[in-house]
Amino acid sequence: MYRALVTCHHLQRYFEDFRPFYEAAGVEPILPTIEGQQLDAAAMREAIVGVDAVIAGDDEIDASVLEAGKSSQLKAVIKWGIGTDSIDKAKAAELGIPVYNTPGTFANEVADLALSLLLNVLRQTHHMHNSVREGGWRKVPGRSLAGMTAGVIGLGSIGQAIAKRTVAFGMETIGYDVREIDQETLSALGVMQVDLPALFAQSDAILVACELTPESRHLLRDETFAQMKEGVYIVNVSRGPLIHEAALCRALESGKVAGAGLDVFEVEPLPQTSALHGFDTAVFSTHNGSNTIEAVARVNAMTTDILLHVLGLKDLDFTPNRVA
Ligand SMILES: NC(=O)c1ccc[n+]([C@@H]2O[C@H](COP(=O)([O-])OP(=O)(O)OC[C@H]3O[C@@H](n4cnc5c(N)ncnc54)[C@H](O)[C@@H]3O)[C@@H](O)[C@H]2O)c1
Ligand SMILES: O=C(O)[C@H](O)COP(=O)(O)O
Repeated sequence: MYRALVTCHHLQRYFEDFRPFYEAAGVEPILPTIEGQQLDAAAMREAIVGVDAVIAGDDEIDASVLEAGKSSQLKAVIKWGIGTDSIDKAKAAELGIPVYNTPGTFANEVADLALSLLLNVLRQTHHMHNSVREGGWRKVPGRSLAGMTAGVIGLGSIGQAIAKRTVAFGMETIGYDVREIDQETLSALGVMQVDLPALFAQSDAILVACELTPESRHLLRDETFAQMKEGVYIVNVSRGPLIHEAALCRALESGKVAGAGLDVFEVEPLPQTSALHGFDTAVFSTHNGSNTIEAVARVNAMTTDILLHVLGLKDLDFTPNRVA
């Protein structure tokens, strides 16, 4: 009998739909209680002992967790989703523990949320909503998207899905990525790839969609906000630490940044003490880009399939993406 640890909150929520597949394959699921939707390294170190594989969310899988898994019976880590910044991939490779993720599986959904945040920030719909709820009828002046320049940072699957949408909304769209995107892809999207200083100088709205790495940490900070247009709008659907939040607060305070739509934060859940709460031109969501019924069902099935495959219990008609 194999044992599978499921810490991903999406799969936990719908686990009863999947339990028969685990039972039929002879896999005992372990479902620890998730507080705050992710486990820290100490909780992971404890949970990982005696399991053959894990389907993880954004839980902290550092070297100590992988060591604990390796000295027990851990055979694979499967990340439900895309970003693997919370997994020590170098350590996993050193220990010979394969790490898989599910790239591209919900790029459209995350891009939808990015545009929803941008539209909410530009039209300040939260203020109108609150006003109606309070019996008022407040008319809030907004800004027009069409004619603005959108700058997309990170032209991977989410960045490209965002660019499709900003182009469709009539925004001139430019993008930056550390890798060169082929001309055919850029032409099909209607996007010009530029360097970072050009993106900062030209964009009316900057949408952050790149991977979090040591190099991209605090990509938006005092020094780079200074290079942006006065009154720029910022949207982040990637990872909180890409933006230095204290610097963003300074830029919101000075008016350099006219509004921000944030799905992700340096600390999640966003603490009540965060200075970000002081800005009513900021709109927040709850690290929730992938959370549609359709996307969650799709990725729950896919990660379960990968799990059964790595345990040698199921053939797949696709090649799982291995990142370490
Ligand atoms: N908010 C959410 O719910 C949610 C959901 C899924 C993914 N994400 C985050 O979004 C990120 C992007 O997802 P994706 O599917 O587009 O991944 P992807 O791997 O397809 O694309 C990431 C892109 O970032 C680029 N990149 C890496 N370092 C960079 C840098 N320093 N500057 C500019 N570009 C850089 C890569 O070259 C790549 O093109 C993930 O890494 C994850 O952290 C968030
Ligand atoms: O990198 C990812 O895929 C997302 O951050 C997943 O986030 P979620 O588990 O909250 O959907």
